[in-house]
Amino acid sequence: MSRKVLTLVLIRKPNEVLLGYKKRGFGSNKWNGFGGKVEDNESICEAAIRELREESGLVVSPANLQQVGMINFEFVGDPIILEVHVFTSAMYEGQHFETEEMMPKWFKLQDIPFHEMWADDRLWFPLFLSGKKFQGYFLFQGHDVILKHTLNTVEHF
Ligand SMILES: CNc1ncnc2c1ncn2[C@@H]1O[C@H](COP(=O)(O)OP(=O)(O)OP(=O)(O)O)[C@@H](O)[C@H]1O
Repeated sequence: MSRKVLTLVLIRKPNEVLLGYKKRGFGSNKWNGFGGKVEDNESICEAAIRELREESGLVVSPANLQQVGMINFEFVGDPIILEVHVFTSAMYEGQHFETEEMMPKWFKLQDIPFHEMWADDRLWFPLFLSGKKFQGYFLFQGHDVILKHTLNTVEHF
C-alpha cells in the first residue's frame, strides 16, 4: 500500500459554502471543495492554498486556514490510499472565477448538491458544517459505492 496526500478546501460564509464543479480528471462531473496533490517541495497547508488559488482564484492566508478533517480513502483493487486533509476558511481575498478544472459556485447550506458529490461528503459534511473536527476512513467499490466506513470526531489536529 502506498499513500497519496491530497488537500480539500471548503470556503465558508455563515449560510453558504463555495463548491467547484470538477470539469476534468479524478472526480470529474462532481461538486467538491478545491484541492489536489501535495507536491514534494511544499507543506500540506501550502498545497491547500496553492490548489485553492489555481482552481478558484481565491487567496487564503495560512493564518486563516483551519484543518477540520483527515480522511483516508481506499478503493477496492487499488493499492494507493488517498490521504485527504480537509481545511476551511471564512476569510479570503479575490473574486472566484471559472478555471479549466473547476466551475465555482456558492451554495446555501440547505441546497448542497449531495446527489452530485462524492458519496462520502453526505456523511462528513454535517460534522464540518457544525464546526466539528473529524477523522474518517472510507472503502469504495468503484466511485459510487461505500462498502464500509468509520467516522469520528477529534479534538484537534
Ligand atoms: C473518494 N472520495 C472523495 N471525497 C471527497 N473529495 C475527494 C475524494 N477523493 C478525492 N477527493 C478530492 O478530489 C480532489 C482530487 O484532486 P486531483 O484532481 O486528483 O488533484 P490535482 O489537481 O493535483 O490533479 P492533476 O494535477 O489534475 O492531476 C482533491 O481535492 C481530493 O481531496
